[in-house]
Amino acid sequence: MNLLFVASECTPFVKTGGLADVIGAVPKSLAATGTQVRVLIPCYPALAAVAAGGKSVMEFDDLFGGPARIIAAQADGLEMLLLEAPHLYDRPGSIYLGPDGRDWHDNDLRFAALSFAGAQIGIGCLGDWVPDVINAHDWQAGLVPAYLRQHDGLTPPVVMTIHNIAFQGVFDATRLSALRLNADMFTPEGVEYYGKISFLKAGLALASKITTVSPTYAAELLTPEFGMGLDGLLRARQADLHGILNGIDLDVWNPETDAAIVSTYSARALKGKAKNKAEIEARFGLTSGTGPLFCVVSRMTSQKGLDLLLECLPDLVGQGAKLALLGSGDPDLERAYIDASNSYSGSVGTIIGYDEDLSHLMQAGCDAILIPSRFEPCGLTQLYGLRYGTLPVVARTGGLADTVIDANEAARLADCATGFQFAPVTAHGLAHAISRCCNLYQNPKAWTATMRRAMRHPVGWDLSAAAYLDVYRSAQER
Ligand SMILES: Nc1ncnc2c1ncn2[C@@H]1O[C@H](COP(=O)(O)OP(=O)(O)O[C@H]2O[C@H](CO)[C@@H](O)[C@H](O)[C@H]2O)[C@@H](O)[C@H]1O
Repeated sequence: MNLLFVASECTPFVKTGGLADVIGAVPKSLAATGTQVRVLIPCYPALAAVAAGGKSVMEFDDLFGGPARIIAAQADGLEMLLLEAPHLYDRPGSIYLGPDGRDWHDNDLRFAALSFAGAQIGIGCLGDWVPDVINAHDWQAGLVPAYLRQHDGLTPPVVMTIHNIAFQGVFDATRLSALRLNADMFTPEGVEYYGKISFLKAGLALASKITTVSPTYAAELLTPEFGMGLDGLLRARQADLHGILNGIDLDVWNPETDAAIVSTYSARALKGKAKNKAEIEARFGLTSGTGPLFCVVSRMTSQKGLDLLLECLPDLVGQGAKLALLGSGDPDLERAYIDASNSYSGSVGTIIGYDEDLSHLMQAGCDAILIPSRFEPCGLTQLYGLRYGTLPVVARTGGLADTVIDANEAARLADCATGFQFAPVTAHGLAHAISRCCNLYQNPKAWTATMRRAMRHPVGWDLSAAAYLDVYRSAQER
């Protein structure tokens, strides 16, 4: 099967969050099933070197305001299709935000162009390679089925994947013609969304199948609380909605071989983990404590519940535990954690920024990872935590609920616990889970057994890749 992925980011080239990890990992797992995946993403400056080694395979005289072309290149085991459109993507800084910290003013055109190019490939404009199915990821690729709908000839089915429904790509209705959408697309069955245009809504309404990144999130999305305005549409399309759990790239995230960590280790030989811990303590200015060293590696937004953790810090520190936080986002939260590092000097350490290597070291060096998300479609950091024996302490929501086995009495008797879950998602609930984690830490034998179990828990892509393949096949049958 020929499969085209359309997405706005992809590891290891350009990443702001978990979407990139998934786009970089799934094609490799699908390759083992005989599926050829090509990944279409914008050619941001970070991809210039990859593009330089590639070959131009398609040209546009005017792609939403300027000339553009698609460059085919192989890099890091991936078949990339880079949409080179300097007027849209050749900009310094964030791929989504301008220097003022706000969305680029023309994000509608930038990602309409990505979707338009994806649709052009879908109708065979590359010539020798035509996708059997297109998998469009998140709102940035949401218009792919809209542009295909405007084409008269044969078109491939589209599978729309929701990584995070909070981002819906909503723009003013007056942008319709600038986005090259026909007037008859502006209907509740098309791109219209409460009087505006929503790219994600368009994708969900017009795709053959819809997937999201965990079974629990698939169920949550049908409720007003989690569906964020799209729950009605998703309920209507429930038969086509599939929750498929994310996996992780077991080669990139492997404590036995990870080049970004100080000392490698395995479930059998855990000794190396201590050296990584010492390095984290040094980097974050922490002293050794009697309790566990917790970490957070996260975008700092209200989704991630880090305001709840702030409330728990006196309790956490009072139990002899430590916290190392790496993240960036909401300026108020950033400031609050920097203040907390000063107030609890030696016990709480904060590094504001984005640092891929340090995120690996934190997974290797910490005892437990805190993920108090208010909603979490899947979450990847708890999966990295499992793989690195860094016990996840997670809110019972979305994919967090599907991937961590809570160390309650039953699970401990059955020897199957891999971490801690809490609900409701409140500061009180989180504090209780932190206490349970601190208690287990005081029992080294039980703690080590839980670590080893966590490290052996399957977190690869095998099962999920097969589930995606089933969805692609059923999309083809329609
Ligand atoms: N400051 C920092 N420095 C270095 N690395 C950092 C970092 N902050 C975050 N990261 C990394 O970014 C990724 C975050 O992925 P998540 O899946 O946890 O959340 P995200 O909300 O971005 O993804 C969305 O899409 C993914 C993919 O489907 C879903 O799992 C998730 O639930 C959904 O919200 C991880 O690889 C993490 O290590």
